[in-house]
Amino acid sequence: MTDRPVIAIHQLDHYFGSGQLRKQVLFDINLEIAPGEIVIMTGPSGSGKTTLLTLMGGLRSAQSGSLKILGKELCQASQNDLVKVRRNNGYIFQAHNLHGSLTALENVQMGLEVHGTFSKPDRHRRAAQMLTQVGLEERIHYYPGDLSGGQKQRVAIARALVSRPKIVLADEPTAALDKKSGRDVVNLMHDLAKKQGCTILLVTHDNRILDIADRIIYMEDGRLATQPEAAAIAQ
Ligand SMILES: Nc1ncnc2c1ncn2[C@@H]1O[C@H](COP(=O)(O)OP(=O)(O)OP(=O)(O)O)[C@@H](O)[C@H]1O
Repeated sequence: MTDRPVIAIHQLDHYFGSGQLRKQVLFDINLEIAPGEIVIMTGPSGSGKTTLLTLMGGLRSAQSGSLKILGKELCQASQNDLVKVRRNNGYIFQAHNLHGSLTALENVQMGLEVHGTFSKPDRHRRAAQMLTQVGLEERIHYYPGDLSGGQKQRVAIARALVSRPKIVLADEPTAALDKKSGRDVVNLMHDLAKKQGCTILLVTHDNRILDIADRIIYMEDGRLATQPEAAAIAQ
């Protein structure tokens, strides 16, 4: 493994809208994240956290500055390149993004289908193994509607990690969970990520989970605070 950052952002600005309605929401973002690092991004509502996360995930186009994911420049990248980046990352959002008409096993298999490189039996085996790792071996054939919030989020974690992505982006993964389920879910993410050597960037308002981070960064009014300021805020 090299120490080259998996995420390298320099002088990134971002705007929404055009003409008179054009509004800058990110200002001069500079951030490097090393392989295997777990970084939590926190900050007030509307400060730009989700915008930055979606830019890193290739879910929207970066406009100005430099944003490199695994060495690939996403600023001004083609739609094709953005699609490739999306496939290579794992995503965990609030609990409700599972397909309700698919079982837990089928939902997790979808995390492999986009890659197109695994045979059907292989997808089945890997998805079942991953669900076992998140403690759901008894419930692989359950539909999301028959699972608790914490169990659904564990399915989402299994789906994000089953393809062993180098980067996992998580937006408020504990928002819909009670204290114990939220803690279980982040511990699980932490342990699996460390085992797989993957990098996690997690956006949260949940102060109870800050301790799983190797580093905490703080966003306010579209700007990232430096590390000492962020550490003071988190205490
Ligand atoms: N698609 C969009 N079009 C126009 N403005 C947007 C869009 N998405 C977000 N914004 C604006 O950009 C700013 C940053 O929003 P963003 O969702 O990134 O903040 P956030 O820190 O993630 O907030 P929260 O913690 O509430 O999710 C806000 O002022 C928001 O209103």
